[in-house]
Amino acid sequence: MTEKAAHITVRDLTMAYGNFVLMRDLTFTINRGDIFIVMGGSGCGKSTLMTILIGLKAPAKGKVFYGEVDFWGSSPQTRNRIMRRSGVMYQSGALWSSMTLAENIGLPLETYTNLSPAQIREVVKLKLALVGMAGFEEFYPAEISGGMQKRAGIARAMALDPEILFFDEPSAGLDPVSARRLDDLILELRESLGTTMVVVTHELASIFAIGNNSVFLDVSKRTMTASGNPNQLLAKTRDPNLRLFLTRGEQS
Ligand SMILES: Nc1ncnc2c1ncn2[C@@H]1O[C@H](COP(=O)(O)OP(=O)(O)OP(=O)(O)O)[C@@H](O)[C@H]1O
Repeated sequence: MTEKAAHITVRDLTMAYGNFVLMRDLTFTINRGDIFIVMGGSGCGKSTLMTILIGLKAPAKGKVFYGEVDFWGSSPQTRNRIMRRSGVMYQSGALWSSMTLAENIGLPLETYTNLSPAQIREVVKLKLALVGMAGFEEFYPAEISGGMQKRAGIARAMALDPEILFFDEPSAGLDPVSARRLDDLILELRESLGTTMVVVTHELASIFAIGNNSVFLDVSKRTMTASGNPNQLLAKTRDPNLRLFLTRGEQS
């Protein structure tokens, strides 16, 4: 049997803003190919954890490893190199409103590769097709629906063929059907490309539909109290706070 390979290992991590400690003693592993959910109530520090994992904020204490590499113990150049292999999709899709979808998706390719304009056009076409939006190259973000903007945001996050994709509340603001389609897309991309996905969300339907691994940040305890497959956690946990979160308070 093959062991799962660790993609990101978080060890004894403390996150703080100045003297305000948000969470301490976070230790968990995100394996290659996981759809890993960062779970927890409002204000527990999910987005902050993401900023630490993507290199925007240093931990107060502890380590983050990408494979064997001590991420925050490395030079800024090494961190940049690692981040070049990552894509981030923010809540709004974060597309530039004055640019067409082709220009939005082409931007990281223009910035970070030596591809010719014709090659960039080809990659853009492929990425839009990948998210089910073939033919939408010349549309502006305001001309497409919220769900399509999110898909285009994913296409842009995937422009440089990342090994890992981070999502901050991907289904925020979407109707349930569009949110479900987005979940299906995340699953499809993981299946077809093997990309590791790290998803910050408190959408229960998404958590159970797509997550195979997770961490639960308990705001009242200022630390993680569980990690693992969300469906298994729901079946087994006796922790009242986690149970409350996973059942939206509907079961004791
Ligand atoms: N730049 C900052 N400086 C100081 N405190 C901050 C900063 N950013 C966030 N915080 C505080 O840290 C706490 C955690 O914020 P964070 O956004 O990480 O939580 P979250 O779990 O993602 O919340 P939500 O689910 O509501 O988006 C909050 O109390 C917030 O006010």
